[in-house]
Parts: sequence; C-alpha cells; structure tokens
Amino acid sequence: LNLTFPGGAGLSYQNGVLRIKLPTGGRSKDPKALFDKIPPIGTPPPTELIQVKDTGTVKGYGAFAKSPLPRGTFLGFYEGDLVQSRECLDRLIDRRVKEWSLNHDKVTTKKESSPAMDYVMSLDGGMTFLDGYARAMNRSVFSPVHLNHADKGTPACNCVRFLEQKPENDQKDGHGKWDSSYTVAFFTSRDIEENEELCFDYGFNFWKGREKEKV
Ligand SMILES: C[S@@+](CC[C@H](N)C(=O)[O-])C[C@H]1O[C@@H](n2cnc3c(N)ncnc32)[C@H](O)[C@@H]1O
Repeated sequence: LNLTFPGGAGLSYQNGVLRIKLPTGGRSKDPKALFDKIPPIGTPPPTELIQVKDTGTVKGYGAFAKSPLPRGTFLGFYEGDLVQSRECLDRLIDRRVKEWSLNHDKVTTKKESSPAMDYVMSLDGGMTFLDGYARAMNRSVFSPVHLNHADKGTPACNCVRFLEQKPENDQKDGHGKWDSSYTVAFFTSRDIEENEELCFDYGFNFWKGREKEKV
C-alpha cells in the first residue's frame, strides 16, 4: 500500500510497518520554514564550518562551530549505512561488540558497554536504521553523526533534525548508502556563537535504560 494525499501527506504499509506522513502544512510554522529549506538529497555537510574535537566530558568528541552560524544553517544529512531490519541490526551490533571487546581488554557481550550502538539512528520507529559508526570514526571531517545530545528546551540544544522522505527517483544502489526512502536533515535551530558546541535532542528512546549516562 502506498497512498499520497494533497499537501504532502501520505500513508504506506510495507513489511508490517504502517507509515504516516503528515501534511507539510501540519507542522508548526517555525520548524516548517526550516523543513522547506532541506536541500537536494546528497548535499554534503558544510565541513569547513564545523570542527570535531574532544569535549573534555563524558560525551567524548563533539562538533563545534568554527565561526558564528546563523539560525537555519544546513548541517548535512545523517551519513550512515542503511540497515533494513531489526534482525540485521542485532547481528551487526553483536559482531561489533565482539570486535570491540577484543581490542579493548574489556570482555563484554552487553551492547551498552561499548560504542556499538552510539551512531544508530532509527528512521521509522524500529524497522530501518542508519548506522553511522564507520563514518563517525573519521573525526577529521565533520558529519552530523558527530553531534552530541542536549535536552530540547535547554540552551545547549541548538540544532534540529527533520525526517524527509526521499523521492523515488532519487534512490541509488551501491553499498547501502543513501538507499533508504527516508533521510534525516540537520539545521541549526538558533544563532550559534563561534566555538559553541552543536547539539540536538536524540529523543527519549535513545536514552532508554541508560538515562544516568546523559549529561
Ligand atoms: C552519535 S554519538 C555522538 C558523538 C560521540 N560523542 C563521539 O565521540 O563520537 C552518541 C554518543 O555520544 C555520547 N553522548 C552524546 N551526547 C551525550 C550527552 N548529552 N551526555 C552523555 N553522553 C553523550 C554517548 O556516548 C552517545 O552514545
């Protein structure tokens, strides 16, 4: 099932997942202005504007503005490998946890004890995912995978993300990259000062069971 309605709304049912796309006009006025600024899929992040460096906190590395950035600056699409089922994700994470344990003198089978899941973004509530782990390991060039979390409504939360459905003719084959019907675009949500860290709200699900780690 795949239905589209006037105003950008849609309804689809595939592999047991019902997806509802709200009409663009159903969003609140302010975020919609940014949503409408999403550039063509594949537009790279503005890597010259942002530096990845150690935050000096438990957060690890983070992304920092090299110069002031106005509200509404496009920060890129989430870059990662597409994982098309929960089972594939579980297998991938198990393998990564084992590899990580071998390299870290810390034998664990718990995915929470390693960074294996740190860069996994759910695209539709648990069916397909983008795994940015490999991209995140390159810290010399910024990608949205390097953005840390800050709670929505706090001054530290200065970026937003939008889930965007890709047009069908935009699908590319290859190595699982940019092959999803969904993609996630990032923007600054307010004016940012030089050297300020860029953060967005990961959402409740990301921190489920690990709330105490969050700063
Ligand atoms: C997508 S990565 C962000 C980049 C990461 N800090 C790095 O060094 O590559 C997500 C991980 O960063 C850490 N992190 C991000 N925001 C945090 C926060 N507010 N408090 C604690 N840890 C955070 C957590 O380990 C989380 O699993």
